[in-house]
Amino acid sequence: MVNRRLKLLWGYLVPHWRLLVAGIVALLIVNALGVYIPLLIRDSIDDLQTAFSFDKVWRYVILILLLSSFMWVIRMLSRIWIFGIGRQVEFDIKQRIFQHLLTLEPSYFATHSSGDLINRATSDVDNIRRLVGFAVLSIINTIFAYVLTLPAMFAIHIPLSLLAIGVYPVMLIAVQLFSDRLRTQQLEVQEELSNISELIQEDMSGMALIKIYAQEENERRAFQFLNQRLLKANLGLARTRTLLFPIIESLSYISLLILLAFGARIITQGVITIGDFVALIILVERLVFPTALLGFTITSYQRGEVSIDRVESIFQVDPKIKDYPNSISLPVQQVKGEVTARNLFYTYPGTTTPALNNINFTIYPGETVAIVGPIGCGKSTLANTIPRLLDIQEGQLFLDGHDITKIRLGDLRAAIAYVPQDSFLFSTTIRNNIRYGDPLEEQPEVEYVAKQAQIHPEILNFPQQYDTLVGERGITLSGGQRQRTSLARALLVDAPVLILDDALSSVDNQTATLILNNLSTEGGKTVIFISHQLSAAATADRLLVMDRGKIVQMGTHQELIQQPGLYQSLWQQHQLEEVFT
Ligand SMILES: Nc1ncnc2c1ncn2[C@@H]1O[C@H](COP(=O)(O)OP(=O)(O)OP(=O)(O)O)[C@@H](O)[C@H]1O
Repeated sequence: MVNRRLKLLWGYLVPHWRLLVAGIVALLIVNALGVYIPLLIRDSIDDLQTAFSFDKVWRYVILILLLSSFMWVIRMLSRIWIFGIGRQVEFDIKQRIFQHLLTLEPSYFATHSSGDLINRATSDVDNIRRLVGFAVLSIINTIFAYVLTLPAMFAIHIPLSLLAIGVYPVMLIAVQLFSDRLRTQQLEVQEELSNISELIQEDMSGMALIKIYAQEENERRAFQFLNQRLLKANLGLARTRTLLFPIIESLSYISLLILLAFGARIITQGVITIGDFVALIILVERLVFPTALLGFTITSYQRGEVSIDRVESIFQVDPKIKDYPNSISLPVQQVKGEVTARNLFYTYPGTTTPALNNINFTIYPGETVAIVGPIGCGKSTLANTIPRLLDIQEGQLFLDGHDITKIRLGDLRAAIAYVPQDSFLFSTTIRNNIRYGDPLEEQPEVEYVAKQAQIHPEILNFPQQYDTLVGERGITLSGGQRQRTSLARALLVDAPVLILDDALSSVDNQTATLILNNLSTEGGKTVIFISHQLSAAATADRLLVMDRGKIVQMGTHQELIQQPGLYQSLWQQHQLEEVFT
C-alpha cells in the first residue's frame, strides 16, 4: 500500500524532474553554506583572538555577508522551484480529474455527490500539492541539514553535540502531536464553515418559505447554534497554534542552556576554542527549523496519503459507456433517422424490477412519435437509452439498422439532439446557450431556431436581447422560457433524430402544439417526444403508450381512442380536465 502510494507520488513528480533536480541542488548548496558560514565565524573568532585588526574584521564581515546573501538567494530559488512542482502537480491532477469526469456517464454523477467530487478536486488535490511541495522540500532539506551539520558538530566535540541535540527528538514528537491536533481542529473549522454556508445558502433560497411559515426565529436560533460551534472550533485552533511555537522555542533554549552549561567547562579545560563554541551554538540552532518542519511533514504526509487514495479512486472508475474496439463510423449526413428497439430491457443498477421490459418498436425516418403513459412508467428511461446515456446491452437498439452500441459514440450523439426534462442552462448569454452544440454558428441561424422554438419575440424583449446573461448574475428565465431556449439549442445542431423528454411541460398547450407541428412539417426529422400533455401528443403521427416499463399500446390517436385500454382512459380523463379548467 505504502509502496503503491510512493509510486504514485513519484509518478506525479517525474514529469517535473528538471525542477526537482534544480531544487535538490539548490538545497544542497544552501545547507553546505549553512554549515560553512558558522565554521567561517569560528575561524574568524579564533583568528581575531590571536591577531586582531579592523582590516581583518571587515574582510570577514564582507565575506560572511556575501555568502549569507548568496545563500538567501539560493534558498529562495529552492523554494520557488520545489513549491513550483507542487503547483504544477496540482494543475496536472486537476486537469486529469476534469478530463476523466467528462468521460463518465450521467449515472455516475447521480450516485456521487457533487460536493464530494468538488472536495476531492480541491481540498484533496491541495493536500497532494502540499505533500509534493512542502513535504519534498522539508524531507530533502532535513536530510541535507543533518547529514552536513552533524559531522561538522562532531568534528568540534562529539559528547557536547549529542547533549545539545538530545532534546530534538522531544521537539519532533511535540510538533507531531500538535500538528495532529491542528489537523483535526482545522477539519472541524472547515466542517463548521461548510455547515454554516449550507444553512445561509438554503435560507437565502427558501426565504419566501421562511416568511410564509413565520420561521425567522427558529432559523435565527439554528444559525446562532452553528455560529457558536464555529466560534468554538476557531478558538480551539487558535489556542493550539499559540501553544505550539513557544514550546518549540523553549526546547531550543533548553538545548542552548545545555551547551552553555557544559560548553563553558570544556572551554576552560582548553578542549575547544571560543570560536568552536560559537560555531556549535549556530550549528545546533540550524537544526531547530528542519526538525520542527519534519514533524509537520509527517502529518502532511499522512494527510496527503488519504488524499492520494481519494483522488486516485476517481481515476479507477472506468467509463461504462464508451466506444467498443471495433465501433463503426456513421457520419451524420448519412443518418436517415430510423430507430428500432428489439427486446429492449433495462434495469437500473441496485434495483431488481426492469424499468424497460421487453420493448419493441420501429420509428421510421421523418416520423413524429409521442410516448405517453403514467408517471414512472419508463418514458425518460427509454429516451435516455437512445443516445446511450444509459449502459444498455448490445443487440437491443438500432439506428438505421446499426446496433447503437457499435456506433462510435461521437457519431451516435451527433445524430441525436436531446432535450432533457430538466432544461439546464449555463451561466452565459442566451446566444451562447443556444449555440452550445456549435459555438461558431452565426446570429441568423441562432435566430432561426429561436423562432422555431417560439422564443425569439421574448428574447427581443430582454435587456440585452441575445446578449442577455442567464442565471447567477443574469436574468432568471421562466420555466417555459428555459424549456424553449433548450429546445432552440437542440434544433441548432440539426440532428436527424430529435428527442424531447417532457421538454415542453411548462409551455402552454397551444404553443407546444404549434412547436410540434412546425417540427413535424419541417426538415424531415424523426421526432420522439415524451409528453403528459395529451392534446399535444395527439398531433403526433403515432403514439407509444407505456405502462410499468412495457409498451402496452401503439397506434395513431384516432386508432387508440377507439380501442378500450390505457390510452382511452387517459384521454377521457384529459378531456374531463379540459372541461373543468
Ligand atoms: N437512476 C435511477 N435509479 C434507479 N431507479 C430509477 C432511476 N431513474 C428512474 N428510476 C426508476 O425507473 C422507473 C422509470 O422512471 P422514468 O424516469 O423512466 O419514468 P417516467 O415515465 O419518465 O416518469 P415521469 O413521467 O415522472 O417523468 C421509475 O420507477 C423510477 O423510479
